Amino acid sequence: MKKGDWLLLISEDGYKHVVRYSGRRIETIRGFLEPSDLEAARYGDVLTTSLGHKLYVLRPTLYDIMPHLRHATQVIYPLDAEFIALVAGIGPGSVVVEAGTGSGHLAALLAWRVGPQGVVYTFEKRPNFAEIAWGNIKSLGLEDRVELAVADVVSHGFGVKNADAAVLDMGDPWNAVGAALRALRRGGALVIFSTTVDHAQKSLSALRRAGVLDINMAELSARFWKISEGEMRPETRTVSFTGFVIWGRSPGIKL
Ligand SMILES: C[S@@+](CC[C@H](N)C(=O)[O-])C[C@H]1O[C@@H](n2cnc3c(N)ncnc32)[C@H](O)[C@@H]1O
Repeated sequence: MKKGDWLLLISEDGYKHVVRYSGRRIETIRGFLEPSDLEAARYGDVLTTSLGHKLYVLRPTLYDIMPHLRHATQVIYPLDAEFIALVAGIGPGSVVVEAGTGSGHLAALLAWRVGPQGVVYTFEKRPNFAEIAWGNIKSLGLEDRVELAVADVVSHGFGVKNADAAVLDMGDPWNAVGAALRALRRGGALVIFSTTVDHAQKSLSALRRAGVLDINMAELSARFWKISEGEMRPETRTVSFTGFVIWGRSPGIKL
């Protein structure tokens, strides 16, 4: 392992600790792991802590890491983020525009999806949020496929043409629909994430006014289960609502 690597430390009885290796000793409730042991280890190895517990050192997935990134704003849940990527057809090589960057969680997932041949142009109007988002994106090694600009997309637009997808997760996305359509190629996907019914209605009206094709809306939820033997049941604490994903396809520039 080297400084900056993300680690998933996991025991056979289900204890889990996600951490970014800083070059210093890692403290867990199962004991310490010393830098000399960590630096000699590779993903897949099993290390013994100062208290004699065995911990597997695995490479965490983005899903494991996302809750451990910095939060400066409300952030997208991984389920919504993946669904957004799916309905927008975002995959290897896609060119995506996104606003607002917020804490960069959605930008990170989209960057992961577009791969090294794609690019995510993400826009955030508040410099302090942009700085935190950039730190998150860099901590994941995704900075080569993300262009982050501090700008207000309602007043300045995206300055990009022929994007494959535009994603809006911001307070007033209905005011950025024109800018998003100007950034998209004909047929490109426009996705809005709205957290209230009132905002969803305003977004839907803006999409209809702009002639967006094939408009859809969905809300997603996942019910996690406790799977201890002899005690199988849904988890009692759960996130029951995150927001509405609204999406459609650009008819080409009419505005
Ligand atoms: C809910 S957060 C986005 C969270 C982000 N999707 C994530 O997963 O980390 C909304 C962000 O949009 C930004 N924003 C709002 N209006 C904007 C605009 N007109 N242009 C650029 N950013 C904007 C806000 O400053 C805020 O950081």
